[in-house]
Amino acid sequence: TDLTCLFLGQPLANPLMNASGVCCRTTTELDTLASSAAAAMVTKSCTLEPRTGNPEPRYSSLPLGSINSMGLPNEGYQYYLDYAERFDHERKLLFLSISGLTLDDNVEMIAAIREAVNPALLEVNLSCPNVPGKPQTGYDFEAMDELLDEVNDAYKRPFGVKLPPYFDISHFDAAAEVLNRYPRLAFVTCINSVGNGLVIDPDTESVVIKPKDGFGGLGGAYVLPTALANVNAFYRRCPDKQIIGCGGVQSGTEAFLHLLAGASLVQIGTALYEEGPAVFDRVLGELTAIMASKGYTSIDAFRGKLKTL
Ligand SMILES: CC(C)(C)CCc1c(C(=O)O)[nH]c(=O)[nH]c1=O
Repeated sequence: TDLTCLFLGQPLANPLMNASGVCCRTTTELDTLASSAAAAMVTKSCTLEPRTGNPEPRYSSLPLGSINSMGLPNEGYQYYLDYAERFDHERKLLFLSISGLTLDDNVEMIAAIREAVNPALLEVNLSCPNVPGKPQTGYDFEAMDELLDEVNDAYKRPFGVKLPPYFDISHFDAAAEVLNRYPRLAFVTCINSVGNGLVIDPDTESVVIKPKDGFGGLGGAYVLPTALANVNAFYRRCPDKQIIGCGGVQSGTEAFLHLLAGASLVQIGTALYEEGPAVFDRVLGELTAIMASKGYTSIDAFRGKLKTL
């Protein structure tokens, strides 16, 4: 069974990587990913300046998934740029995620990343905050187009975006129309956490995270059907782009489903947080077993071949 995948023309040993935000804030964490079985890895979304993020507890895990309101804790973009400069890009595909607090911050970070010689792939987090009181950039299609126009002008290499989940077909259509205006926007990562869930503990009668009165982004099993829908929606609407699936991957089965829905690579977040980097070995083993049981000798044999009724 062959798990190799082509991403932007580059062969990878397997389709797995971490989800941005998990096990990727410090060089220690990043080196752990670099030594793991994952074929690719992405840094924590970064801002112009370092941030400590929100007060703890800001992450909570549950039987069905996780909730977080980390508040963009990161070491500042230069730290990740330095990591990319030192990185052995032959060994693993490295993505660098940015989430500027303003349009200008994103442009300033991109100008620096463009000058760097590292071939890390740029992923722009569209859940980045917008003007206070307005929806996040990913939910404000005019702001999204304005940001992508600036990125497209400032950055001459292929880049990608991390999208929040959409739920209305008209929003899939509107978002895809914006993305398809940018040919160098080569990949789309779906989904970011399902925003502003509220987990309540029946024993304590309390919320479980401190920031935002307990409101936070959901991950894990809770979000799998939404993640699969977003992967497939953009797979259908953006035939010239590759899709990276993220959301609800806890075993080979969910990785298989993301690939079936059209994903080229598959990210693991909550399960990586809970289990550590061994999760990649386990999921790869499970995916291999599923493919063997179905007689698939390559991922191309089934990627995107989701059946409808
Ligand atoms: C939610 C933001 C803080 C605006 C961006 C960073 C981010 C965070 C975070 O750092 O709280 N958590 C997520 O699940 N997804 C994200 O994109």
